[in-house]
Amino acid sequence: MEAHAGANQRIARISAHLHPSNFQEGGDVVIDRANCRAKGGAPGFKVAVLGAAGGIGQSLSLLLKMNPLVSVLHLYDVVNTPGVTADVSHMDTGAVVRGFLGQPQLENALTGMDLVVIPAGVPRKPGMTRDDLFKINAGIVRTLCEGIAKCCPNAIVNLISNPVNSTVPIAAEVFKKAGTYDPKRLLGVTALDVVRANTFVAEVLGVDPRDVDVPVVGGHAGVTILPLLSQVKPPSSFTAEETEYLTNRIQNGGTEVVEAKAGAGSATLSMAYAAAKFANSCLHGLKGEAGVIECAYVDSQVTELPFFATKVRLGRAGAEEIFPLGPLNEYERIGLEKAKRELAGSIQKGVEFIKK
Ligand SMILES: NC(=O)c1ccc[n+]([C@@H]2O[C@H](COP(=O)([O-])OP(=O)(O)OC[C@H]3O[C@@H](n4cnc5c(N)ncnc54)[C@H](O)[C@@H]3O)[C@@H](O)[C@H]2O)c1
Ligand SMILES: O=C(O)C[C@H](O)C(=O)O
Repeated sequence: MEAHAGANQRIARISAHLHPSNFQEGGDVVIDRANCRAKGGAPGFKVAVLGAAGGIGQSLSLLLKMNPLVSVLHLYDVVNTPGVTADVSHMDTGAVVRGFLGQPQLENALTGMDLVVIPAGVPRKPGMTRDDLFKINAGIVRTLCEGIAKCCPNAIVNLISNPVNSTVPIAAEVFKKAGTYDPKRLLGVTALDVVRANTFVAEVLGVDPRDVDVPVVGGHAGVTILPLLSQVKPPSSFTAEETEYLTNRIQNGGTEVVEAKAGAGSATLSMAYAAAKFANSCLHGLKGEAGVIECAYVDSQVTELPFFATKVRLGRAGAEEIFPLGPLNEYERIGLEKAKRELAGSIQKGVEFIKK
């Protein structure tokens, strides 16, 4: 009888916590930890998605809920997290899902996280550059990073919000101001450029994209996206026309999607896939696995610029090793100079946004 009453109370508590009214701004944490399956210390990492109700955020949350390395998944947004959380939480996979709505719940969303993935912010419409998003997204990234500095300063941060070339320097300045900056733990997500490059190169070569590896360096906008086709694995040669076609298509992959969506946003599904793949690599690195290599936009000394995307080795501390560019051909050397010129301005803009 008593056991029955206890079970009923447990069920009542869980139901109450899942009710949308519990997500209102200023509300408490929505799930009582005492009722949480993770209380016994289920093995795995605690991951937060900031911007979880958005186009990227929803699919990314779904993919992270399927990742066996994730034991707790926190979904934060300024709108619509109750619905997304209820929906994702019904998946019969291991991660416990908790939802957080609005700025007053940001700290609870972040506390104790090992990895924070940020796809929060506005996307492009046709005719816009990524830099046109700076005005709105810079402030969003600043606020979220202030929360990270306060609540989970040791978390690895995967920053997706555009313009990545500027938002990563913004995040670095926020962390420096807070005294929590560890360059190894801040990673700008350029994984979609690699995903696209692998796909487009595989199409040209007539092979399976899963067998192709294209390093993409520089940054994440237009000419700053520099695919190193001379370093493609398996080793392949391309005609001048193929090199021109592939470089243009990879550099303009985002615009291709923005135009096809005709005002309804930018890449969300392929981005969620790329972000989930990248987050998975970060978690494997956190586990201490050897040989986890990805391209990412990081604090770097590979060039004279303070931030640059190259291959990095992911480990317990984040980006533990940053690989040099390797030998470039003439076409790539010219591309590198163009990329650096544009990147320098974008980095400066991000740094000044916080320093001013
Ligand atoms: N790095 C990349 O390769 C890459 C690829 C695709 C998109 N993006 C960028 O990712 C961002 C998100 O794109 P999307 O298509 O998901 O946009 P979206 O509008 O569908 O979703 C963004 C979400 O962010 C939320 N949000 C806004 N302000 C917030 C705040 N202060 N705190 C928390 N959440 C907040 C919104 O409510 C929304 O749910 C854009 O800036 C886009 O340009 C980057
Ligand atoms: O192109 C965009 O605006 C979104 C993103 O950066 C992308 O590359 O798809």
